[in-house]
Amino acid sequence: MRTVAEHLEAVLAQLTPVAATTVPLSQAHGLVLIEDVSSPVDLPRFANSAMDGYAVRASEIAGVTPEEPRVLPVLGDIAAGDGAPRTHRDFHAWRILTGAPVPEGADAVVRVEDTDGHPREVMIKAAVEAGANVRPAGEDVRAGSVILRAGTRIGPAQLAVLASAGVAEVSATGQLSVVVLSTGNELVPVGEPVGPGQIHDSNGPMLAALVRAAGHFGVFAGHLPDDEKAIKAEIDHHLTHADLVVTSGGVSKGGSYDPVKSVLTGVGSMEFTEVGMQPGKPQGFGLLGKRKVPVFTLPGNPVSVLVSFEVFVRPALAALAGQRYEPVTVPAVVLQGWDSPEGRAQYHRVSLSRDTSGAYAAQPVSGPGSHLVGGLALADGLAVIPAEATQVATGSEVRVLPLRPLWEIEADVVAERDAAQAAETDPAETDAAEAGREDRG
Ligand SMILES: Nc1nc2c(c(=O)[nH]1)N[C@H]1C(S)=C(S)[C@@H](COP(=O)(O)OP(=O)(O)OC[C@H]3O[C@@H](n4cnc5c(N)ncnc54)[C@H](O)[C@@H]3O)O[C@H]1N2
Ligand code: MOO
Repeated sequence: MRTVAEHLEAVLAQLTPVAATTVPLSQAHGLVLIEDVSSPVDLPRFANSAMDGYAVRASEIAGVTPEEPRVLPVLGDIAAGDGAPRTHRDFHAWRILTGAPVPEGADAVVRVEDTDGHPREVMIKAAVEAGANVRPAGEDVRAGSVILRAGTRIGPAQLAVLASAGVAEVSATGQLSVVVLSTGNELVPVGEPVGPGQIHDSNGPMLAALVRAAGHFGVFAGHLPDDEKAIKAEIDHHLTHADLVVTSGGVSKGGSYDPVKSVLTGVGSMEFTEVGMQPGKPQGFGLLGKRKVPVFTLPGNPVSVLVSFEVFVRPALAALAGQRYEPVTVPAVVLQGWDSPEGRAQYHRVSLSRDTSGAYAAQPVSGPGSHLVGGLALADGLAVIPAEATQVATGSEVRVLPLRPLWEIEADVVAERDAAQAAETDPAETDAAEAGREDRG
């Protein structure tokens, strides 16, 4: 049996970033840069005013105070966007607006609040240092310097610097196109009636959503019966266009009842293996077809699917997009301990709250069964328990991999704490607080 780290390494060793495309900035949000981007220009592009006021030479108003002001003739107005060449004249001032170019020879701007605001002959009431309220050219970015490194995801701030530098298109990996397939004779799409022994397919919608939430293009291509030929044909079809294929079900020890494993064994670099983790033990991965498309065959149990996604598929998506992935976990104190299987890393569903010291506290929300999708939906995160542990003691500290954005977890934690405090000061609130807790299970 492989460890989680060994299996992840085996997967990542086979992955190379998908080919880059050149995209206009308007379509670049969310994509990942494939090469460093340098700025062709200084930022700011030119020395400009940080304030509405008067452009002056600082030495010409040295020692000026409200009691001993100095009056300077005003040469005119310079507004933002005004590109006409302007020059300072000794013992004069230009009225200047925020963002407007500072005239040649002026070295400071006096804020309008430190003057009488006169448009023709301004009374200056405060001295300033040379450079005051001037944003120098190249202060932020020097022409020719790298503004964004390869591997950076283009978010709002990255779009802002690219646009500021006038970079109109970038070379980036597109959103990855990920095809999700469910397998199993028992599956019926949600919305259709289930017969005896049948269940609704939940892995398909969940996996497609996990892919989309990771910033990619997840298509749920439907579910397949336990039929080797049909499964092979469907996977082959998607190898012509997908960047990644993820199946669920049919990979354990059921022989012909586990057709994904039987039909893909020995194909491409496909390898079926057991990984020391709970849930998620049976795993398959390999590159298939002429395009060497990576294919994950995840176990069918819904919790195993989600855990396998977090532990293997998410890092693989990052690698395909040219990024490295490191999971972020938060520390939490265990409110009620549980057992962990010997020799397998455990990913245990927990809800998070705050203990009296303000640290996160973790409470198991269901047993370890990998079919318990109700408990999964209530979990804030997965407590990650190392393979060597056989017990998680009450009061010990665990690391929790959040399953929801931390700010949403935080909002619930704070709302619960507020309700509990309100109940302490006003017993009439107790019912409301109890009801809130019941809502969250
Ligand atoms: N004799 C053994 N049996 C099993 C072992 C084992 O080591 N020896 N491992 C168990 C573990 S652990 C897991 S995990 C599962 C994995 O099985 P498969 O990948 O073959 O998955 P299936 O048998 O097809 O399904 C398992 C379970 O999940 C339900 N399922 C499947 N697909 C979906 C879907 N799209 N939506 C909702 N639920 C789904 C399916 O009905 C089964 O209940 O094997 C154990 N067995
Ligand atoms: O590995 Mo299975 O995923 O434990 O339920």
